[in-house]
Amino acid sequence: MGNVTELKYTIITNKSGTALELEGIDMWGGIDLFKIADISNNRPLTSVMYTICKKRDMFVKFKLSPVKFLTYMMTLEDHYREVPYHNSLHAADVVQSVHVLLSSAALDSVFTDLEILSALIASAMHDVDHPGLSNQYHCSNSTELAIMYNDASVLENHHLAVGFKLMQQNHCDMFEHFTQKQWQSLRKMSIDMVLATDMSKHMQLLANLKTMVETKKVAASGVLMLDNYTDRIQVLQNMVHCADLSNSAKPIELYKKWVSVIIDEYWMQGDVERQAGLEISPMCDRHNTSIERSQVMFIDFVVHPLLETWADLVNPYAQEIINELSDNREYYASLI
Ligand SMILES: COc1ccccc1COc1cc(C2=NN(C3CCCCCC3)C(=O)C2(C)C)ccc1OC
Repeated sequence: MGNVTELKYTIITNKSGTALELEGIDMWGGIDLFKIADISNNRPLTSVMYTICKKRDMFVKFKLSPVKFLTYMMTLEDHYREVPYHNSLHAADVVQSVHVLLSSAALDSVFTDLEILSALIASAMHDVDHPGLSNQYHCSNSTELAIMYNDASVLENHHLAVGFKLMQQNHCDMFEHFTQKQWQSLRKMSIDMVLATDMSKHMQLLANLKTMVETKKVAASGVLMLDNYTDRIQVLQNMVHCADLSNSAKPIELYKKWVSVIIDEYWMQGDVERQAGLEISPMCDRHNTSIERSQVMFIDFVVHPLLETWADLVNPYAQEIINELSDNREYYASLI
């Protein structure tokens, strides 16, 4: 693990204070996380999170010690495992995607700085220590984690426990200046957002979002009006969920890289299940999965319904995302 000063130098490589590769960080699909990993000594999550929090002036707004922030982020990043998909590259991608979704004009000045920081922290920790085996695997085999969390959002509870436990480590208490109220609020919102990344909650989350679109109140300026915690957290939960499922709405060359690594991870899980004589999970059998078909089905039944509803909520500020998704769907459909 490199030291903090070395990392800060790695990130800040020109007068504007942003590494050239991170110049597109404010744009959807604007950065290539795989390249960021290469230039940051495999610190994509720390690099992206530092750059975004710096841009959003979080260090000044919340009196965050940059050294403690970087120490926590590097410790958190070290606790992501080297699995093909659910590693710190994916976490960095979700952080950056949330950063762009938060910047939608329809959400201008809607969320407080604490809500924004909570969404970024939740995104950074949302898959930490993911073992590369799904909730279904853990529950079907009553693993230690499944027993620990009673088969309920097993991985998501674990990610949160690890993410917050690490904040108690030496020199990682970056929220030392928070009031008790600020800390409790950030913790509750982060917990609510990470628990909502459990795919078993997808249909309920989407239903809530659809209801919100049908009943949404918009100010004369065009920004969304969210006047209670339930509505505010639902939008934040769906934002992180959209970012978590956004691979297929990114530029095709990036998307193809994400497909390659998710397939590696799921097929590895299928190999583990086959080896153990267990029933192989859906889409995890390398001898019986069409990559192209799995992508088209996932887009048609999961990703498009969600992103289309999100686009309705922030209309017209997510049309580019929908267009990219449709183009990518046609790419894989043409290969079937
Ligand atoms: C069911 O789709 C697939 C199966 C196996 C290989 C690929 C796919 C489609 O492509 C992706 C899928 C996911 C995910 N799928 N799921 C689960 C999987 C279990 C079944 C039903 C619930 C959804 C996830 O939790 C995540 C978000 C990690 C993430 C990126 C993908 O592509 C870049």
